Amino acid sequence: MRDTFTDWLILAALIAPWLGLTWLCLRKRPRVALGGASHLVVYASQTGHAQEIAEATHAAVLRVDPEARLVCANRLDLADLAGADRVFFVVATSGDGDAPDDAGDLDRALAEDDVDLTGVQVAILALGDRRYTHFCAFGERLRTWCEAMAAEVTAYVTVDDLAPDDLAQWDAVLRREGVGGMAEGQLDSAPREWRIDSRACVAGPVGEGAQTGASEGLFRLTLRPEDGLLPAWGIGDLFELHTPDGHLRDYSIANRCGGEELVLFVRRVIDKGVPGRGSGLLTSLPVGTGRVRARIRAHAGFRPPPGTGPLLAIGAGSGWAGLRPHLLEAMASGRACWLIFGERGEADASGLFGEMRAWHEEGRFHRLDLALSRQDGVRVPDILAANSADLRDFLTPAGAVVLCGRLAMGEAALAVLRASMSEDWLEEARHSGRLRSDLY
Ligand SMILES: Cc1cc2nc3c(=O)[nH]c(=O)nc-3n(C[C@H](O)[C@H](O)[C@H](O)COP(=O)(O)O)c2cc1C
Repeated sequence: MRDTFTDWLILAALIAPWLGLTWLCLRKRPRVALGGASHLVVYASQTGHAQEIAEATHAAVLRVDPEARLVCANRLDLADLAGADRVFFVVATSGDGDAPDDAGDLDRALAEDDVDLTGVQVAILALGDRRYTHFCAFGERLRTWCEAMAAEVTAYVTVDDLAPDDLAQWDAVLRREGVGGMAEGQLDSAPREWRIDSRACVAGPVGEGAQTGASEGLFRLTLRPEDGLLPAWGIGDLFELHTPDGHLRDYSIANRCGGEELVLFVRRVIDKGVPGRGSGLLTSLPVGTGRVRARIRAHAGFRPPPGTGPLLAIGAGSGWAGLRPHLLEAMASGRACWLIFGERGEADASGLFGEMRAWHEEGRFHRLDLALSRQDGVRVPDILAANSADLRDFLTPAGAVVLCGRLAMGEAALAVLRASMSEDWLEEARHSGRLRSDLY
């Protein structure tokens, strides 16, 4: 006679495979053929290129899956990722090998979370620039994680400084994967011809240096489209210059839409005696007849912070271009504005400071602090550090921050802000869009 224990063993042996099979079926929806599969396109973008390419990728994927979803990395639910059949990631690297601001949560998840991606096909387009030490570091972290989570990584394409040949590889991946190439015309309007109407050196070398163009200087330019029609743009948007040798260079548009012209502030960059590809062109072409090809590119990550609370604007040098339309908008809507701004010295930057001082004297600023690094040895982070109590009074509870300029200045400023306001405040402000930065 069999004992009860043996009965249980036999029963368990019979049930176990059935339970296992059921679990497998429930855990993942069965994979379906192309056309019925579920697709996700996920982007992580600091200055908008990855988002734009993801939108074009999404437009292509929609042709095979009308339900395909386009998601910003921070809004990506890992359960959705595990439940998808195919995922297309388009991710930039920012900072010093960091994830863009809109992908901080995903980057943390890569470090901390496990999710079973068995059966999920993943293609990754990583945008970066080989001039940075950690080329496509975020894309690389994403790939490593996907592989560790057992996803099938079907393609990993890196793009150096938006090189057209690299982007063509992504197009080839999409065709190979059966979703077709990126929709023609999806990457927004073609560039048009712009005429340089005026140019003045507002900071940096004056006199001989600026005239011969042998050394740096910050220039204010006004431009108009050759066809006379000024296109619309939003605050934070970029003027994307297409150089004759096929490179793209972004410049913050420094005025609000609606006037007669488009304003840029361009630092003339000289590297080993060679003027920068874009800045060299903009600062040397003849005024009145000089023409460049460019288009306006949306920069969703640097739109005005929501709300009506006070606005702290922090920047230095050419960062003025990014801050200026934010301040114009904030002053027009009655927000209290505090500007903390850095340049080398007073003597050679009067053209730049004139406007800031005038706004302050007219009572349109709550406060203006200038950090003159070569003249007084004071930098932007020093001003922030010396005023932490005032910062807390100004920014609590509903204040917002816009930050624009070189990466090193921006990171140092953020570190002081973090110490003054707390890590939680900074994280919450970033999440809610009350902290916006455009660093380069
Ligand atoms: C402030 C800044 C930091 C960057 N850091 C890196 C980096 O560490 N590694 C890299 O490969 N590319 C880096 N890049 C280059 C960007 O990844 C590249 O320009 C990309 O096309 C930007 O895409 P996005 O417009 O979607 O943000 C950096 C760009 C900027 C402006």
